[in-house]
Amino acid sequence: KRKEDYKLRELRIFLRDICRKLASNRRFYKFTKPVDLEEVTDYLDIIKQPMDLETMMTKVDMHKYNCAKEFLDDIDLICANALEYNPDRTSSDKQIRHEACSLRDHAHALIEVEMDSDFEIECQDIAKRR
Ligand SMILES: COC(=O)N1C[C@@H]2C[C@@H]3O[C@]2(Cc2nccnc23)C1
Repeated sequence: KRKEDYKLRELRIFLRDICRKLASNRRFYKFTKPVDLEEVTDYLDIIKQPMDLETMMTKVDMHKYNCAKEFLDDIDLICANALEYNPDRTSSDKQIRHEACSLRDHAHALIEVEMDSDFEIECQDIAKRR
């Protein structure tokens, strides 16, 4: 085990906790599981890269994230997808857009507060090398 492997294990433990907190917030319920493609039959015609919090938790376990920025890129993808698929002036579209923006801002704020900035810089250097 190299020194940087211990750093990445610490990152995984941190990201699982962030993911758990987001997924347990009832405001973000719509983003906890993949959109049901049998119910929403045109989803993949519009959204080319679906993402959700359960998939992100699996990606943590699969060592897919080498720094918090890569994790936040997937959070931003969840948000962008919701804004793109739900663009209308209807109250339901407005509500899911508001929830998506809230998820994005909450995730960034949570990581900002809980993450040591030097640790993220070290992780981003590891990410560049891989
Ligand atoms: C992240 O979630 C979403 O972007 N959506 C869009 C879909 C449209 C609407 O709400 C969603 C699920 C759904 N299922 C059945 C019928 N209509 C809907 C959730």
